[in-house]
Amino acid sequence: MSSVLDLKGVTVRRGRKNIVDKVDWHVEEGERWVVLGPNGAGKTTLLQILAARMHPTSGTADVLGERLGRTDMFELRPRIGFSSAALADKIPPHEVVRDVVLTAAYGVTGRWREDYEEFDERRAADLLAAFDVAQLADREYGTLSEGERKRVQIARALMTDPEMLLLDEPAAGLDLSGREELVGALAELAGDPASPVLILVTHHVEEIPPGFTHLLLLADGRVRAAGPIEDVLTADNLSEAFGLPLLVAHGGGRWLARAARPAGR
Ligand SMILES: Nc1ncnc2c1ncn2[C@@H]1O[C@H](COP(=O)(O)OP(=O)(O)OP(=O)(O)O)[C@@H](O)[C@H]1O
Repeated sequence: MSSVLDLKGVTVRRGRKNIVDKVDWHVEEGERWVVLGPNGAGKTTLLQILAARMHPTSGTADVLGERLGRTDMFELRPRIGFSSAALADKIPPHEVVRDVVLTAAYGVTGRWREDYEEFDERRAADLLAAFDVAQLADREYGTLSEGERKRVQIARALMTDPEMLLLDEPAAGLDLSGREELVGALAELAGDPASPVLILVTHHVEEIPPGFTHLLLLADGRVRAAGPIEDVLTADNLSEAFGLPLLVAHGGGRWLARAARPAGR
């Protein structure tokens, strides 16, 4: 197995604060990671480094075998699928859903040429089907529900057949059925050996899909624990990271967390 990510002492300094602080992290092919931590832990900043959109202030980051700072970021980016709220905001609301996915093959939003390869057309259709949104292919993106949009965004992120897929809070803003549909789609993706390495950022253990294998727990820019999910996702680790006593339960491939004592007691 070859290394997909190798971070050593990765630090991002903003002002007088290390918002990512000496992060060591190693990811191998085939692994499915969750990055979990409270608000402001540094998750989104860390993901910007993995997505080859930011350099560390210090430390070394090898992404897909390329050392950031010594490689052309523009050549590296197409090998990385990335879905985030900030990228989703750039999708034109009048874009037809099929084109939202298809245009990712050319690294653009907004259809700008008429002659797409048949191969690309087929891949876009397959991805829409895989995320159960094939029936929406002719609709304008802006008319979709939030849950449908999230699934289209992930299909778009997979369009270039990336070696690594980064998902920044994909379930944020979804209602219960939207969340559960998304968790189901991500569980299928996690279970498919042909899928790229998956890295999913979340605040909520309830959003971790079955099939995710590893967890990096981040708080205040620092790694509190990292490794196989069953070893790391303990009440002690979670309580320390979130700064309150928590109970953790696990069943049916899913996780639950709640305060050990009701509020106010
Ligand atoms: N450019 C910047 N300058 C100064 N501080 C920054 C900058 N970018 C982020 N921060 C701060 O760094 C910390 C980590 O931010 P980041 O968005 O990475 O955290 P997060 O774990 O993704 O948070 P959330 O879960 O709330 O989205 C926050 O306190 C944020 O205010």
